[in-house]
Amino acid sequence: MTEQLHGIILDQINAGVLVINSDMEIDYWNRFLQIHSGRGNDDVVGKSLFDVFPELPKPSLRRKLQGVFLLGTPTFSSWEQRHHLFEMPHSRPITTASQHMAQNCSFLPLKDEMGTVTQVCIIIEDATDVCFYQGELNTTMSKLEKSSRTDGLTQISNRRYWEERLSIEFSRVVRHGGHLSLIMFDLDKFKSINDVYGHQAGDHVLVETAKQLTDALRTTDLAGRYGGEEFGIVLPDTSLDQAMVVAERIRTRIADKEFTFEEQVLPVTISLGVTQFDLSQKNHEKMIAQADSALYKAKEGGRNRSVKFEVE
Ligand SMILES: Nc1nc2c(ncn2[C@@H]2O[C@H](COP(=O)(O)OP(=O)(O)OP(=O)(O)O)[C@@H](O)[C@H]2O)c(=O)[nH]1
Repeated sequence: MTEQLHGIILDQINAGVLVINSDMEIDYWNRFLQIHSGRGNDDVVGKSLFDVFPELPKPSLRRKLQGVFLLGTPTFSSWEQRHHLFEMPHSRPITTASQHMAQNCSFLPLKDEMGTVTQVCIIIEDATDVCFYQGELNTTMSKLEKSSRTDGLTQISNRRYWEERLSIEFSRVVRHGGHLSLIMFDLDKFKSINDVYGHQAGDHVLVETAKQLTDALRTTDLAGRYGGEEFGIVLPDTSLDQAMVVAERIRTRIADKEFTFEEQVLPVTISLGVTQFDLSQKNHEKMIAQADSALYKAKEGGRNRSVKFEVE
C-alpha cells in the first residue's frame, strides 16, 4: 500500500526525481523526467548519470554528490547560481531568454539502517516561471531607477540626481583632494523664444541643447537640468582653467548650431558661470551659488559668454 502510494506520488509530482547510487548510476527516475528529458527507460535506469546526461558539469557535480555520500547532509543548487543542470526544454507558454528549463535542484542523502548513505535523491524543480518573472522585475526596476534620475523632457539627469552626484564629488575632493569644477548655464532670452515661436519651440531648444551637452562632454562629466532653462555640469578632476575651456567649447557649439523649429531659425545662445572647488566652500550648494553668481555676471556683461567666479 505504502509503496503503491509512493509510486503514485512520485509519478504525479510536478518535479523530477532521480535516485543514484554511490557508483553514480541511476537507480530510479520518475515520470516527470521521462516526459521532459525525452529519453527512454532502458537508456536511463542502471546507466551512469554522466553518460545519460552528458551536459552535466561532471567535475563539480561529482564533487557535490561525493560530499552528500560522505557527509550525509543535503545540498542544493539554485537557478540563480546556475540556470539549469539538466538540459530539458521548458513547457511554459512564455518567452524566456533560455529555451531550457530553469531549475532548483536538491541533493538529499538516502541512508540505510546503519546510517550509511547508499543513494542520493536528486529533486529537480522547474523554476522557469520564477526565473522569468525575476528577469522582468529586474528590467522594470532598472527602467524605474533610470527614470527616477532622468529629466522627462531632455533625457539628461534631473536636478535631484545631478545635485546628489555633485555632492558626492564634493565629498570626494574634500576627503581625497584634487580638482572639481562646476559650470552652470542658462539659455539667453529664453522667454522671448517661447513668446515669439511658441512653447513647443522652447521645448525643442531645451532638448537640442541637452543633446549638444551629451555629445560635447566626457563620460565622467555629468550634465543635468537644474531648473526650467538652467543646466549644470559637474566636471570631476578638472581645474578652473580647464573648465573654462569646456565652457567656451559648449558656448560656441550652441552659438554656431542652427536651431530650427518648423522651418524657422531660432536665435539660441547661452551664458555660463564657472567655479572650482576650494577649501573655503562649506558644501556643494556654495559651489552652485558661486557658479550662479558668475552666470549672473555673464548675463550682465551682455550674454553669450563664459565668466569665471572671482571673490570680490
Ligand atoms: N518651453 C519651455 N520653457 C520653459 C521651460 N522651463 C522654463 N521655461 C521658460 O523659460 C523662461 C525663462 O525666462 P527668464 O527667467 O525671464 O530668462 P530669459 O528669458 O532666458 O532671460 P535671460 O536669462 O536674462 O537671458 C520662462 O519664460 C519660462 O517659462 C520648459 O520646460 N519649456
